[in-house]
Amino acid sequence: MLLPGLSARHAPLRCAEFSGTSLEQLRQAQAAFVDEREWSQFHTPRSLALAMVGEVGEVCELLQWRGDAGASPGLPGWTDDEREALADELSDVLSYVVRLADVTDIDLPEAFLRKVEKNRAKYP
Ligand SMILES: Nc1ccn([C@H]2C[C@H](O)[C@@H](COP(=O)(O)OP(=O)(O)OP(=O)(O)O)O2)c(=O)n1
Repeated sequence: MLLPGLSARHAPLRCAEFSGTSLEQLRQAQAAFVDEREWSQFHTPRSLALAMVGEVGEVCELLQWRGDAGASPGLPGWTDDEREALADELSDVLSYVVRLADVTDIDLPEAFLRKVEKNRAKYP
């Protein structure tokens, strides 16, 4: 399910900052996608964690062997298709992170900000 106002080709390939879409909107979109297919029976925490790691591997696959020069910040020299492929895989990782938080009743945005504060205390 696409969020209102978004078409499949609408997502910007480049951005100075993220759009204002919230993690709650992503949680709802992913939950609707899963419910429509009756897939929640498969979405156990363990299976979601394994799926998440698989998608992390797909992100790494797009970056491996390029060397730092072939994948420097901003990804200069990458084609739109290559950028889209990376965006797809990062989105798959995020979808499983969000879903894992959902099925384990973790308020992810709240937890994230709390963790940033812990990081600040640990690395003053
Ligand atoms: N049981 C499943 C299977 C898929 N998805 C969703 C979450 C991800 O966003 C996306 C992952 O789909 P694929 O497993 O088809 O992975 P890819 O899109 O990476 O395809 P491929 O591995 O063929 O490149 O679909 C899901 O929620 N639950």
